[in-house]
Amino acid sequence: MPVKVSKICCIGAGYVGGPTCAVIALKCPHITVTIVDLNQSRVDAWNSPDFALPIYEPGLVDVVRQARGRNLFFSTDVDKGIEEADLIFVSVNTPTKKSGVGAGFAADLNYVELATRRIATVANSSKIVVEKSTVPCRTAESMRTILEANSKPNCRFDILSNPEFLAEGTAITDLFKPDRVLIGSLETREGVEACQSLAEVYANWVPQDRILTVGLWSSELSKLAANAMLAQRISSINALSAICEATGANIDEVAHAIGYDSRIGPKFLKASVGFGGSCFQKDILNLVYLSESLHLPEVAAYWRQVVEMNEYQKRRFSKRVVDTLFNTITGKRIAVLGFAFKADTGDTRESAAITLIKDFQSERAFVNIYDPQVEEEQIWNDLSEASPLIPIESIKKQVTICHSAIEACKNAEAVVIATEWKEFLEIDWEEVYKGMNKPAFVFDGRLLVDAEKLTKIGFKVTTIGRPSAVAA
Ligand SMILES: NC(=O)C1=CN([C@@H]2O[C@H](COP(=O)(O)OP(=O)(O)OC[C@H]3O[C@@H](n4cnc5c(N)ncnc54)[C@H](O)[C@@H]3O)[C@@H](O)[C@H]2O)C=CC1
Ligand SMILES: O=C(O)[C@H]1O[C@H](OP(=O)(O)OP(=O)(O)OC[C@H]2O[C@@H](n3ccc(=O)[nH]c3=O)[C@H](O)[C@@H]2O)[C@H](O)[C@@H](O)[C@@H]1O
Repeated sequence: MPVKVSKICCIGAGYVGGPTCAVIALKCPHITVTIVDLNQSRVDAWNSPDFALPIYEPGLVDVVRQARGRNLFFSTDVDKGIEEADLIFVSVNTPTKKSGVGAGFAADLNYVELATRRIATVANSSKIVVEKSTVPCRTAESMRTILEANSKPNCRFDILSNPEFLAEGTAITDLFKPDRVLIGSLETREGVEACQSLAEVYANWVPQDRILTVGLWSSELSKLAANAMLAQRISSINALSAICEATGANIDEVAHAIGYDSRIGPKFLKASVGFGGSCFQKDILNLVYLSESLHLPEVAAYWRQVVEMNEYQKRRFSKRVVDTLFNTITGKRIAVLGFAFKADTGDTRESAAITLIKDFQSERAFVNIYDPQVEEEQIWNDLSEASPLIPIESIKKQVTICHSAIEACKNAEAVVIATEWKEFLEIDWEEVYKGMNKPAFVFDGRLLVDAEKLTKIGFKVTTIGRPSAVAA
């Protein structure tokens, strides 16, 4: 008989564990959900009386407000969380390895392994262990080996894969109405029963036909594949944007035209300054590593190109700024609007803005940065991590963090739109124009602003996927 889940523990209170399990708690008031993390300050923020949560996500505060203290709890007591639960999500970080075998490509599974070992050590009763983190194919097998080698008598562990497909900025709506929930299990009787237990949890709000059950390895690989194919679409449209700039075609019109084909579809065809975020690059590199390990060099090269195109897009954009500003930005002030990797999040991991600013710094420009959500400290951390050889004091001489877009643009030579925040549409551009040095340039890396309107004001506008203002 499948276990009826009444207590869930989630290890990892990050961008995935926090929202995912908060929504489970909201939708399943009969289940007690405890989200545990080793990071005290993160847990404190989840528990903060004024709901100053550690991550910014539209709608999240409402969910936490309704469930916290009722059947949703945040704690640093990892062991207690594990002991009490009948189902445990492992939702820890799986960054790209920085050293050792596979450095720069393979996923660092150390956090997954440590969490798994903790479960094995602490558990005194049987558990369903669910891989929520994105992991390489067959990680569940390693988890099972660790758990079985360390389990106590009468303790059995069933491992499931249940990758998460939410996107930051829309996490809550994605979780409320997922395109699909994917659950992978072994095809043994116990595996299938564990799968039914988890499916029953989701069935509290997700229609049955959206809960897909597949084999463990298919589930793990599907997550990497979905991210790789999404990123591939962006690299494809970005590659086309370079052709548009050289020919006079307009990438928005091209995307619109090809997206009308129902086999292609209109989503994820927005040309940009390059994709960012903690996962696309990491997961593709992971797929590259997997392909190489399986002696499939052509497959590895195919996926690697998606990341290389993304790097090319960022470099190409920086170069276009320099070229347009009469081949030098030394000593010039550039306002960068947006620092997050996309709108509606405060997350900056792998944000294209970091690469652009680093490029501008190396050209010895002054940079003003404004982002409505990213904390000042985060920006300094990211910039200093991006240029480890430059002391932070030197970076601070070149970079200023501003508190509004208008302030950032004051006395600047050029404005670079790096994140598609809606508020940048509502800026008083006439006012911005007045405050800037002339000629005043705008570089729209997000196809956000109305180029015609800005041109009428007097700006020289350069947009991704359109020929340059100077050349036009
Ligand atoms: N960020 C996103 O939008 C998505 C991420 N994913 C995947 O989900 C996983 C988690 O990602 P994020 O939530 O973004 O990471 P994160 O870095 O925001 O959160 C991970 C948390 O796990 C905690 N942790 C690590 N080891 C621990 C341990 N042994 N015991 C207790 N806590 C521990 C860390 O302190 C951290 O707070 C990754 O594998 C990622 O690829 C999947 C879908 C979407
Ligand atoms: O595994 C993950 O972490 C998640 O990765 C992505 O979600 P996320 O990175 O949060 O955000 P996206 O909306 O996918 O955007 C990623 C990057 O691509 C860029 N993008 C997106 C769409 C587009 O048309 N053009 C474009 O440049 C965004 O600006 C952003 O920098 C996937 O969309 C999620 O399904 C997945 O769960």
